[in-house]
Amino acid sequence: MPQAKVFSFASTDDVSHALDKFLEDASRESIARSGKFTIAFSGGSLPATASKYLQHNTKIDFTRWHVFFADERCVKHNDADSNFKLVKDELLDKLASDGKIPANQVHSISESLVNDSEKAASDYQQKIAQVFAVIGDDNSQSTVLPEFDCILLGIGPDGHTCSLFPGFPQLDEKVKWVTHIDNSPKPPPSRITLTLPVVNNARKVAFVVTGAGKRTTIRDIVDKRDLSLPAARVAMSVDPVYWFVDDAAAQDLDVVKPSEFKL
Ligand SMILES: O=C(O)[C@H](O)[C@@H](O)[C@H](O)[C@H](O)COP(=O)(O)O
Repeated sequence: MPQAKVFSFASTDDVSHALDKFLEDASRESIARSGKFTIAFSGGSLPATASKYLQHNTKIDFTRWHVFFADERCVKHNDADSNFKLVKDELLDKLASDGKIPANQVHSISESLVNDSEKAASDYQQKIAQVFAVIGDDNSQSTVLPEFDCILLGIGPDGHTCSLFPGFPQLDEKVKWVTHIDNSPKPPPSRITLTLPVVNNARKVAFVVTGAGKRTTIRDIVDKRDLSLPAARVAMSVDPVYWFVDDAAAQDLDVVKPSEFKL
């Protein structure tokens, strides 16, 4: 199983620049192959870091993009805690008008279900199934896992990713594509999240991590492969897991230097 491929850069700005190139290439390849690009965003600092150059990219056909959320808080879309709001503010609303992603290709949590995280999770799973066209003839859900073209992940200091936290049962979910949590150690407490089988079935996964606060966590994930940490359980069957990090976060790692940056 291919290992991690870590690209470390002097600044967050350089991380954003490299990620823009990575997503441009991934988008072009997916659109050529399938006519669309399916991408899932995490919340936290990731959308701002991912968007800085991406929002100005004129080589990407964003009208072919389908945007999902690797995890989402069970709050209304205009709530400050909403990852949908975060990605909308940081990226979607900043795209040039002729490159806007059609609203029906941005797949957010159903607002009517934010008070029932379990229903919100199964509803979101149906939304994913509709786009990945894995609904069976009898409208049953196929067991074929959706294959996202790209999933962008962050990590918490505790090694969580999406809303999969160390020692929590959601980490061991093997059947559901989307599950729920109501006691998240990271507020707010109620969330939905992609499960590991879906994350690990993606064509590409990229962690985006900056800041010295994550240096020991990244070392424990990438070098020590401490499987008690959810992010360490993200592993691809074909591509390596990509890490786009700044030097502050990667100072304890043996990393690929920018001069060698190529995909
Ligand atoms: O909705 C969320 O809270 C995120 O998806 C979460 O998994 C995030 O990616 C990490 O907590 C890192 O957050 P920072 O990048 O802000 O440290």
